Order: sequence, then C-alpha cells, then structure tokens
Amino acid sequence: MRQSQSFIPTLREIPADAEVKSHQLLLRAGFIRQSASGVYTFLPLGQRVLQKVEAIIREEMNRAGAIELLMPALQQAELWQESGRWYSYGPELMRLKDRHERDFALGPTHEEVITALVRDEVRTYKKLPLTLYQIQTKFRDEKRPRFGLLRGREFIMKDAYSFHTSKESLDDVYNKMYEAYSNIFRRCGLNFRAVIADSGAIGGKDTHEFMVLSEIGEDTIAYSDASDYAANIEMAPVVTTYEKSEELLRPLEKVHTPEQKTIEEVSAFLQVSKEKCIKSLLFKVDDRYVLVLVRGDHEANDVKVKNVFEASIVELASPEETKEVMRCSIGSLGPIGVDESVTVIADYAVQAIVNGVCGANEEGYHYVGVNPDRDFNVSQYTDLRFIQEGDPSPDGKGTIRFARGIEVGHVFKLGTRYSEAMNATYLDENGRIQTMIMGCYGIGVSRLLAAIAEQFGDENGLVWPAAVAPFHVHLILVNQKADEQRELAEEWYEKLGQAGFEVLYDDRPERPGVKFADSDLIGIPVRVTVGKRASEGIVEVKVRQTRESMEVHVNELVETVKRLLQSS
Ligand SMILES: O=C(C[C@@H]1CCCCN1)Cn1cnc2cc(Cl)c(F)cc2c1=O
Ligand SMILES: [Mg+2]
Repeated sequence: MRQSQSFIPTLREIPADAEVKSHQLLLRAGFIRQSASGVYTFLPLGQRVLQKVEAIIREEMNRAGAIELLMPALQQAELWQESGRWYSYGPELMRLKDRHERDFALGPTHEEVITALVRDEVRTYKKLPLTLYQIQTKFRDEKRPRFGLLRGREFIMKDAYSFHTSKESLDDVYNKMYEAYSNIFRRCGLNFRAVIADSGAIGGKDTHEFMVLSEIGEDTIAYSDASDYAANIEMAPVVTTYEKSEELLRPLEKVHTPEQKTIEEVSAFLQVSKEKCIKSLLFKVDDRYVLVLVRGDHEANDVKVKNVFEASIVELASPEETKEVMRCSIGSLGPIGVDESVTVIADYAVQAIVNGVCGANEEGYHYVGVNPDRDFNVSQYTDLRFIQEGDPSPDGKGTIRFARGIEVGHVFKLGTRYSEAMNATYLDENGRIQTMIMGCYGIGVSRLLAAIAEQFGDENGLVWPAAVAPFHVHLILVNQKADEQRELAEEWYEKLGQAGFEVLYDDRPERPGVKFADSDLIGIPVRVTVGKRASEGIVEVKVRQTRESMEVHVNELVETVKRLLQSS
C-alpha cells in the first residue's frame, strides 16, 4: 500500500485520557479511534492486525476440529428467560426493545443462542461430539471501560461451544482447545500462562484462564516458585495449617473502643497483634446475608464465598444494609450475638485464634479474650481467604509468588448448566433421552491485539511480531525529489510485493524525520530505507524490535528481509 493513498492518522502527542502504553500507542500510531466510551473504530492498520490474529485463531480452531459459524448479536429475551439469566444479570447486559416492544439483548456471550440452535438441529448421539465457533462482536456494558481495547463495551470475541455425550468426550475436546490456545498465543509471540481459574457464575468445574503477563493486568496470578502451579488468585486454595497456641483461655470482656473501626486502629488501640483480631465482613450472597470471618491480617476472598454457596451474585453489604441487619456500623461487626437470619462462616485461620479481639456488634465496643467455639459458633470453617505471597504452594512444591496478568482466553467445562435449563437432549444408542454435556471456550480477540501491543511496544512506538504485523516491510523513500532514490524505491516496492511481502511504502512528500518517527510508531517489523546510497544499489535495512540495522545491496534484499522476518 502507498502511504500517500492510505489512512493512517498518526499523532505526535500522547492523548491525555490514555493511561497505559498499548492504549496510547494504538491511538498515536493510527490503529484505533474511540467512538464512544469503551467503543472503538479499528482504523485500516488496526483492522489488518485483527485479520492476522483472527487468521491464526481460525487455523488453530479448525485444526482442533471446531467448525466456524456466525451467530446473531441480537438475542431474543425468551432464550435468556429459559436459561434464567435474563433476571440474574444486571446493567452489564445491554437490553433493547424492537419496534413491536419485544425484549432483546445485545449478546455478551452466546451460550443461550448456541444451545437453542443445537437442541433443535441435533437429536442423536451419532452427531456428537460437535464443536462450533464464531468470531463475533460482543456487548457488555462495563461500569468502568478502561485501557482502550483491554476493557471495552463492544469487543470482538472468538467463542466456541462443544456438545458431548460423555465427560470423557468433553475432557478430550477441552484438552484439544487448551492445546489450540497455547498454539495461538505462542504464534502471537506472547508470554502467557494457563492458570486454574474460577468458573464464575456460569457454574461447571474445571476452568482455565490464559493470562498474558503484564504489570497493568487486572488479574493477579498466584504461581509457585518451584513448580508450574499457577492459579488466578481468586481460585488459589490456601493449604496453610494453623496451630492453636497453648495460652490459657481468658474471660470474654467487652471494652470501649471509641472511634476505633479498622483492624489497624483496633489492634493498635488494644495493643493486640492483627493475627489475634477477627475481621468480620457482611456480604450479600444472592438474597441472603452472610457474615464472613477472617483473621485480621488476611483478606476475605469473595469468589470463595460465592463458591461456598454456589451463588450468582456476591457483594459486600452496603453501610445502610449493615446497619439494618447488624444494628451497628461496619467497624463494630463481630460473630457474637448475631441475628440467626445471618449465616456466619469463617476461614480456617480464625478457628486457631486464642484470646482474640472482635467487634461487639455495638457502636464503639469490641470484645477481648474472644475464643472461637466457646464464645461463638459458625455454620462452617472453610478456606475463605486470598492466598498471599509466601504461602505454601497448593501443590506442595515451593512457595507462592504473585504476577499480574491480562486475561486473553478462558476455557470452561460447562456440564449441563445450559443444556438442562434449555432441554438440549439427544437419543443415545439405546434410544434413551440424554442431556448434552457442554464446554465453552473464549478468546478476547480485540483484547489480544492490545495485549500484544502492551507486551512488545517500546518508548518509540508499537512493535509487531511478523505473524500479526499489519505489513511485513515498511519501505521508506527519503527524498522523493532525488530521481535515483525514487526510481529504486518504486522498483523495489514492486519487487518486494512480487516476492510475496506485504509492503507499506512511505512515498509521502514529508521530511525524513517525520517518516522515521511514524515508522517507529507503526511498528512494522522490517524497515527498508532508500536514501543517499541508492545510486550504488545500497539500501538500509532495520529490524524494528532489535533496532539492528545494516546496509544491504538490493541483490540480497529479498533474502535478507526473509531471514529477518523469520526471526522477528
Ligand atoms: O462469557 C462467559 C463464559 C464464556 C466465556 C467464553 C465464551 C463463552 N462464554 C462468562 N460471562 C462473562 N460476562 C458476562 C456478562 C454478561 Cl452481561 C452476561 F449476560 C453474561 C456473561 C457471561 O456469561
Ligand atoms: Mg474470564
């Protein structure tokens, strides 16, 4: 493509509201433009990278035996009412009415649509297993869209769904997808980890997230420093055991702790270590209240709370709800004298506390000399806290360290969550009606583009691995007034194209400095500069990622470019 006839609006300055590198660079290099909050236009270069990423995804999906189709974004509410999710999702689900006042959703995902399709079209075990996928626009009305394509409200996802007659068949496809995902992210040049993840509200066990390691990742990965164990921190089980100290039990005593609310304040005021304080948090779990107890130096893990009750929605009770239910404010909550309508559960660490401290459920008062089992009961002790750095790794090897990651893929064993609710059944070999077993597998395609930009971008601009670059070669004509330069550039624009390379030719009447700055911004892997030594047939070749540059005679140009592209 000739740059003088393309549409690549680069920017000199860093856009004010872009906080992370990939967002800044994709805007500055003319790859995307924001249309609305969390809604983007992919400009020509952005669209070309999308197509490269999608081509890799299609190759690996097809190789794994998945079959591509395309489902509608408009989803009628009746399907979501059948699955029950019409009522369980909140403002994140974008809803609208058609001209006949009928309810629709703009699809955030497609379990309902695909299950309805397969239940109507597949009636016999002979047609299973079946794995279908699409690459399609999704809509999720995020409360806080941020970081450009990393968290948008309209984005592109590859979502696949598999249907099986047995768990073994699901396991087989799950493993094939796991393998395909590893190939996809490796071919995109990404440094990723597959981590054990929480299956979220969609139920079903066994789920992995594929995380690209990045300091700006929203997810925290807990990984072992001595094995390949890695889990989303939401899911990482805590295997620490706690010794009860031998000290004598002291009497329970209520003490006045005016204005002392947080664990830090209370432990300092009472001169008691945080390990002996009980942190009590009131959660709303679906439609009931649960008081969660963790040790003062630990954090309650809301996903573990959710999984205890297999709930859809878990959130901290508001200050008003807390006052109403516990008749005191958040800073004075405790497990002693709790209304029986409130379920009390505690992390294992709490059970080992001796002569501890907890809120008295009375404004400005706490208890000291608190001993679990003697002074309060809980409905269950279980693993409720976030794992911490330094904790033993759940696989027994080494200790846990943290890393941050961007989730780019997520694979689930769904089981019969949707096929049950929507009656997707088939006749087995004995003519008996059975419910299909399902799996689902997602990749954030537009998010992947930003994750690649995040991982490879440097202070001068984007850096694209050859496999996903918008073009292979950026051909720069230094001085279009110099005949020998222009002629050599024109000749090699044709020849490099004939050699099979995708060439972006900067033939614009711009100063060289502008051309080189734009070329660094756009990040095409190999730059060929036609300048002063054109009359000798010498051009400069530069590798964007390593900045390595060399002078090459045009007779060796094709071989040189081929070699350089293979290694970038
Ligand atoms: O999407 C999934 C699971 C898998 C991921 C891979 C591809 C198939 N789906 C989970 N999820 C996430 N956010 C959602 C947001 C809304 Cl508003 C919703 F209504 C539903 C969902 C929802 O179900
Ligand atoms: Mg996920």
